[in-house]
Amino acid sequence: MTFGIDIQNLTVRYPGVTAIDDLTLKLEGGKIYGLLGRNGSGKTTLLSLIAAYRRVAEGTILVDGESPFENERLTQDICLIRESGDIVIDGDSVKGILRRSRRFRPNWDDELAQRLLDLFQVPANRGVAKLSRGQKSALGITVGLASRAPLTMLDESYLGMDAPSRYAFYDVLLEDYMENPRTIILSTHLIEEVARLFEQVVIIDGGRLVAHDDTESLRLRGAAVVGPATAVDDFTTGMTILGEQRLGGTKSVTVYGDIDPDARAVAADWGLELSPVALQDLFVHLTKGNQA
Ligand SMILES: Nc1ncnc2c1ncn2[C@@H]1O[C@H](COP(=O)(O)OP(=O)(O)OP(=O)(O)O)[C@@H](O)[C@H]1O
Repeated sequence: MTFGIDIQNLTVRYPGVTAIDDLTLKLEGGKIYGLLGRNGSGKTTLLSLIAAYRRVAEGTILVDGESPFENERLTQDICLIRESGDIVIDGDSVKGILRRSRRFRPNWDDELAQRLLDLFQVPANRGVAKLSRGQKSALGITVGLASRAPLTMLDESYLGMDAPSRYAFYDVLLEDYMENPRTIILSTHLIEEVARLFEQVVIIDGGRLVAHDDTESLRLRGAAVVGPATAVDDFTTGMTILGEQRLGGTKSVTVYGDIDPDARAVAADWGLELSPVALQDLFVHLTKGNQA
């Protein structure tokens, strides 16, 4: 079971700031989405509303065709993990959290939960207050994955984890998603590290939608042009340049914009190599207009 999401004209205002600004976005079920945005762009606000933590005031959010707010059928199947503190009640132990999750989550998988705790070396008998920051994050991830919720959202929830643990998490997530397809939204600032997981990417900035596309199509919106410096300079004249690097007589210039087949043929003629742009470079370009 997977849930699609249909958001229409969503606006969220806090005193002095519009956190989400007339956002319309449709996400098909059964995909892994990357939700990208700069600090304060509205990611957490958006995910909290989808998870029905609060009522929508302007616009609509439908999950699996229904409003999730105070909707018991949906809320048990929507899992949002923010900071690991989210799932913690004072005095909880790791075991207590797992017990509560098992009771509340219809698709809970004990075996996966135990496997993840072992993998991340989270001591099951310890009080949560005594866990390290990384272990708390790993516990959040464990609950997020073992819930097997048809809509699973992880909001920067793996930030405290070290690199080997994060990479182990990415592998388990992918493997478990293949076996148990569901809708997964990952919000992250570690773009390049997680990009291989994303089937589609949603970029928001200042509460507005900037891009929503397949990851590969998005990366093809630009190109890295590599070759002899003078040929690269000639080829990229007049293009929007995102960055450049030079090593001896060879130059690499990252450009934004469609490169049509004729231009690609010219590049090949001139001995230039074209490759897709790093997602992070595109993200920086697409969101820099809102720079403070
Ligand atoms: N409870 C609140 N009261 C007032 N303003 C808020 C509140 N929560 C969020 N905001 C503001 O709304 C905007 C969006 O915040 P949000 O936390 O959704 O951004 P974010 O994209 O998750 O940021 P980050 O990447 O830094 O976690 C910010 O300007 C923030 O200061």
